[in-house]
Amino acid sequence: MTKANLNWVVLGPGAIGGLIAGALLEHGQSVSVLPRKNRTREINWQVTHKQFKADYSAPVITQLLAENTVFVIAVKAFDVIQALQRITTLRGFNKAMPIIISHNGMVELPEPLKELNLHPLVTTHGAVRSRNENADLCIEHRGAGRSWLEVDPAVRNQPTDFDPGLVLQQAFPPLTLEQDLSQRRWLKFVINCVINPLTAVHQCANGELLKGSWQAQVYSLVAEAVAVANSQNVSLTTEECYKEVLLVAKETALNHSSMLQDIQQQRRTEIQQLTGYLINAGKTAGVATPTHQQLLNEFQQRYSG
Ligand SMILES: NC(=O)C1=CN([C@@H]2O[C@H](COP(=O)(O)OP(=O)(O)OC[C@H]3O[C@@H](n4cnc5c(N)ncnc54)[C@H](OP(=O)(O)O)[C@@H]3O)[C@@H](O)[C@H]2O)C=CC1
Ligand SMILES: CC(C)(CO)C(=O)C(=O)O
Repeated sequence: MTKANLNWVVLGPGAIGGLIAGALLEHGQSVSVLPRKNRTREINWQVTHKQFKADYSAPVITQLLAENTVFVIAVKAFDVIQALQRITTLRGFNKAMPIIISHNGMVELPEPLKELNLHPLVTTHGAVRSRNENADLCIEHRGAGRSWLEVDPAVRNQPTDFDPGLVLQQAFPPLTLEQDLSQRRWLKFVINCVINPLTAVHQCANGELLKGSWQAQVYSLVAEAVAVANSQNVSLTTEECYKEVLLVAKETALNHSSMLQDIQQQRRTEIQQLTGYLINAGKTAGVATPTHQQLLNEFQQRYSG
């Protein structure tokens, strides 16, 4: 079997999904897409990164899924359950098919969906989507980040050339394969609970948060979020998370966070799956989160919800 024998189906695709789908095509993979509405036979999209510009096209999946299908789902947290339910209804779907899933925020999955072959992907890439007359989707890759993918232990111990994790690692670097991503997911959650609502409320690019005037609030948000993580037996420290927040803000300095993009384009935001989830988890565990509550209040005053 060669690398091209994997059949990738990218659900969406949006900013992150389109970036990954383009990278897989560059790597010679077979890619189909599953948009929310199947209005056309194919989707055309464009990715720009600094001077680099590439046009891509992939068919919309309509036929029976091939046995060696690998899904990539990169949707907003509030769309995750519906997206997973949708792929389970596709003709030829079986529960062993790997599903690489990337989203910010925390989502409680119903029991049947937990049985799927899910591989969480955490990414700090920054991408903005729009559309123009030449392409259904234009993705500006504003921040080249890093990614981590949860894989089965066998893949790490006995890698093979046609393993989806390894193919993605080559196609979409830098990507680290890990056996248990729970700590990494919490770290990313902390980062998003700080960068996303702050940049949304203050309508600024991520890099603005590097300025000295923000540091007291940023540090306080990190410390409270880490206290909640610790209450869930996730061992993170405030110092390491604070450093990571600043590193991600630097790496994606020109990017508008996905939450700010949602505000700008009048779309639903992930505030409830981020700050809302954190405050509730804190309440349940008896951990106070006043700085996040204050930020949520500002967010709600400004955007009424
Ligand atoms: N953009 C960024 O820089 C980053 C984003 N993230 C996170 O990654 C996740 C994805 O973000 P992003 O790529 O920006 O989001 P986008 O909104 O750009 O992309 C999501 C796409 O999935 C589509 N979609 C949603 N539900 C379905 C469904 N059931 N069937 C088919 N298509 C569906 C959406 O359609 P529609 O347009 O109709 O809603 C949209 O096209 C989010 O959790 C985000 O917070 C993480 C790191 C950086
Ligand atoms: C990494 C970061 C902060 C990039 O903007 C992101 O995850 C987001 O915008 O949702």
